[in-house]
Amino acid sequence: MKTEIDYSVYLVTARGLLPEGKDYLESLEESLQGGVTVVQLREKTTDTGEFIQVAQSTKDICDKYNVPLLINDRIDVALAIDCAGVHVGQSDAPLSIARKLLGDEKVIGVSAGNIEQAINAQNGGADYIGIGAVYGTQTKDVTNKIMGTPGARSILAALDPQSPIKTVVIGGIKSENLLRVLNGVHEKDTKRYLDGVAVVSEIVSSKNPREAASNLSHLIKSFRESEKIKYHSASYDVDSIVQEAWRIINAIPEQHPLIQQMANIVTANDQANATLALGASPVMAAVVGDQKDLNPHIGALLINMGTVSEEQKQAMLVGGRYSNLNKKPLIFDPVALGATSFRKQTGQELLNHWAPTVIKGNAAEIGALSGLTEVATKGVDSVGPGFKNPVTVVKSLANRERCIVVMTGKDDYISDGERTVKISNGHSLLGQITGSGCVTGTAIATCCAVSSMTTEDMNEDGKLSRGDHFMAAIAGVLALEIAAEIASKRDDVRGPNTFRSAWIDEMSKLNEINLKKLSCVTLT
Ligand SMILES: Cc1ncc(COP(=O)(O)OP(=O)(O)O)c(N)n1
Ligand SMILES: Cc1ncsc1CCOP(=O)(O)O
Repeated sequence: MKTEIDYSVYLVTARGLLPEGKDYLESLEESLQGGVTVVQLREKTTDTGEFIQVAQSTKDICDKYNVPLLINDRIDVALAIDCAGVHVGQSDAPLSIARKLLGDEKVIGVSAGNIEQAINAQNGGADYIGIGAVYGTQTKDVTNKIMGTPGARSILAALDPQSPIKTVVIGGIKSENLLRVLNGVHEKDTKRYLDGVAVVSEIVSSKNPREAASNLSHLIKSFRESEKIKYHSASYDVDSIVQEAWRIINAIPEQHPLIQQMANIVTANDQANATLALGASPVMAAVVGDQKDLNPHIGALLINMGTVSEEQKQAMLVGGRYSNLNKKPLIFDPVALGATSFRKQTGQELLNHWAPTVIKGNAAEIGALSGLTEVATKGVDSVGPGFKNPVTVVKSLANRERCIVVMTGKDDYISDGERTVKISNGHSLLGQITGSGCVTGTAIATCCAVSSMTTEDMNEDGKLSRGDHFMAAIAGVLALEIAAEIASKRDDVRGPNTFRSAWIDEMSKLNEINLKKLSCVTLT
């Protein structure tokens, strides 16, 4: 019978990477105690005789813990010790030959660096594919083959949902980026989920392989748990949504979160003042050196690409990574993403490095991120009436990026991939001042911070950040648009500039009665 394999925590060995003084078999046994679920023996320069000896002693320990062993590349060694199977790469024995030699009862894994290789492995009867390299690694020279989580996700999406083939990712995976990997790679549309992650150095190079394996195992289990309960505790009707939005807005002054903003030079001042008006505290820190020290203290980070420079991009990469690491909500405003190829590349690079909690943009920006050309961009503005089917657009981007998507416009659409609402608040004067969209990003970041700080959701381990950020995004949009409606009616507002000041004033005076009376939310 073919061995059933749990691929969750897949250890690929490397005797050359053991810390000084650490014995190979001792390290292996500790990692099995920590929760490794499958082992691959990978020996690149060992002679056949020694290889068989090491394989046999590796198998003896794996058997003790009932964990299957696979052999990298060497079908003869796998046959010699009668282990569970092999892993072959693209330049090793072809899958058809490996199958002929090993028979149907052995497990065969194949490396896949692109969609074609993955589909060939699937159609050729591989049991699993090792997708990578996801990130850069010191363990092997993979410089030409780094695909990021979007590359791995596109491979998952291309597989036949009915195929029994299993999938793991490999390359640069550590406990500190594991949630980002799981979030970034899972392909909800195709109902195909990663079966596990394969690591070398995270476990092998650790002085405490038991703990390293146990950290990975714990994170994978809690991610899967949080997936199951994702949708959702809060009641889902318009009254409950507005009530929750008010709870979040009302809690801002009490929580007084620090909102870090990598803003643009045009609207930074309004963004900082809006943060204060809402009851939070702004910090506009956009250099690399600030990120590590600042990140543990912030409530949320807003990254706005409005006037992005090479230098600011580096800070965005680093700040976003720390936010994922420290589970801080990360709000991404891809300003004018479709306007130039530099911006498109920058946006893609940022999304390859970290996972946003919320993406907020106008129709042209959301369209450019989604690879759609239906709505054109003119500088930072969206041209025309928007998408024919905006709900589908926001929903599919939310599913693809596994985050909340806010598409602003005359009507705003907010989706978490399952739930989508339309908000029809705001005022035409918002279109006559610069930066109203950027300030909306500020309000969303502020509300996400509060949602994170006040959530009762205890299952935090498997999430990139705690809290219901769908509700927080709705709260942020409602706060700003209702403040704008109230401001527009004031006697002292005589045009865009007086409106701008009145708008910020009204953000500081929002109350429950107005929010409930004026909010115009529709479930779609
Ligand atoms: C699980 C898993 N995935 C991919 C690889 C890479 O295998 P390969 O392409 O054969 O490269 P080498 O390991 O031989 O350098 C793997 N080993 N395991
Ligand atoms: C064998 C292999 N194949 C692609 S990346 C890689 C090495 C992964 O090592 P690490 O987990 O230390 O980054």
